[in-house]
Amino acid sequence: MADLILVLNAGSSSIKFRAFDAGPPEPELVLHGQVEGLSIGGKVSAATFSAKDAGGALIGERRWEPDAALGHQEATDHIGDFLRSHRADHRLVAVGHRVVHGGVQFTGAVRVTPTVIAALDRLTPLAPLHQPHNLAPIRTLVEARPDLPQVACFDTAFHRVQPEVAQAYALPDSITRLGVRRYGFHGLSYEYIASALPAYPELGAARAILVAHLGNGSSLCALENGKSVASTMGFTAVDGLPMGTRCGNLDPGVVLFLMDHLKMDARAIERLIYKESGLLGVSGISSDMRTLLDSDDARARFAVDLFVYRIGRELGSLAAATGGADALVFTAGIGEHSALIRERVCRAARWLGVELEPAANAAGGPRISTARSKVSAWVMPTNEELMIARHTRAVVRAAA
Ligand SMILES: Nc1ncnc2c1ncn2[C@@H]1O[C@H](COP(=O)(O)OP(=O)(O)O)[C@@H](O)[C@H]1O
Ligand SMILES: CC(=O)OP(=O)(O)O
Ligand SMILES: [Mg+2]
Repeated sequence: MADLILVLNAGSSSIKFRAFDAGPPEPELVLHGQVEGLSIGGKVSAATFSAKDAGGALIGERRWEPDAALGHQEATDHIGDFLRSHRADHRLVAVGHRVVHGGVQFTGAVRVTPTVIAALDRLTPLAPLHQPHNLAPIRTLVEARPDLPQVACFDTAFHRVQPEVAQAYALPDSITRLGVRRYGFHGLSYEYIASALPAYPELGAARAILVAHLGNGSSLCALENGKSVASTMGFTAVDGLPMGTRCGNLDPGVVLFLMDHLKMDARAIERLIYKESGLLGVSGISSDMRTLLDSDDARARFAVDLFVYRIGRELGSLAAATGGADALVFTAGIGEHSALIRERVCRAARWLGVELEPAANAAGGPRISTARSKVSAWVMPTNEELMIARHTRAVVRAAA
């Protein structure tokens, strides 16, 4: 009977799950799946569930009608039902969770306790699209299986080694000491990419690598010798690039304007900047990049133009932080699957020395730049779940 680690990764528009055999030196995939297209508010797309075994054979599938507006709780329940009927002869030994915000307190993965849950709950206002969905299954499992070790793995932890200047806002120290600083997110994804770099011998000599995690949530991270030195997200995951429904960078003066002139309160502004902006807000059509790329509507085109333009500008900012770059890596839903967005971003980064190889890009990489490109460009599938499984196993073993 194999020892199984279950990993839950609740993103803003999806819940991904993977089960790993904890025995081998590297946790080994047993089955995986996801529910995609979850309702974030605004217009909804059809939610879908699929699950596959380690060999890629389909072992579960379901599609909901768009007006079902499937939420995170129903999606988790569906995954739970599916896993109960596919447990086979495995013994569940731990559950690892992606938790988006770890604040100043959590600089590495931790075993979940009631005190940890309470501390993470206090960070909910700093990650309203994620933290409640990360904590809900933790609470459910504490009730149902109090004996089962659960481990929280943080999106913020990987960035905590950034230089102090990269983490600070130019605010009075009394405010900074409250924890108002730049945390950066998607850290489990960047940590996984950093761990995968040795598999690409051509990147052996690379010092500075810019990684573009482009999904429903999008951010960029500058890696120097495999460590995070700068990122586009800040105190919260609403900062930086425009995303599916989040606005990204916004002059704080806009918030004052909304309060003074439109009499919007904190909750109304929260809804606007987290759920009604970004690709959805600008296009008025969808938060889903596939839908926008398929559309002939000028507003859809403009939303995509703005997305690419902002990525181009932020790449410049990160390249300045690292004094130039050796490579550019694309990952996550859009980064891994949209050759067109990669092409447009590479064009915006031509000044940096990126020269795209169109055929390699159309084929999905891994290398998508020409042999003579000064800065090489790559597609690398992220694997936040494997990173979580590694952390979960290490925490459980350390406690044994
Ligand atoms: N073939 C594709 N072309 C363009 N965009 C894609 C493609 N496949 C997935 N995407 C986009 O990826 C995004 C979801 O990314 P993902 O990383 O899975 O999200 P999450 O942030 O919820 O984890 C959506 O905007 C979706 O449209
Ligand atoms: C932090 C974040 O934006 O996560 P996701 O991309 O999964 O929404
Ligand atoms: Mg994600």
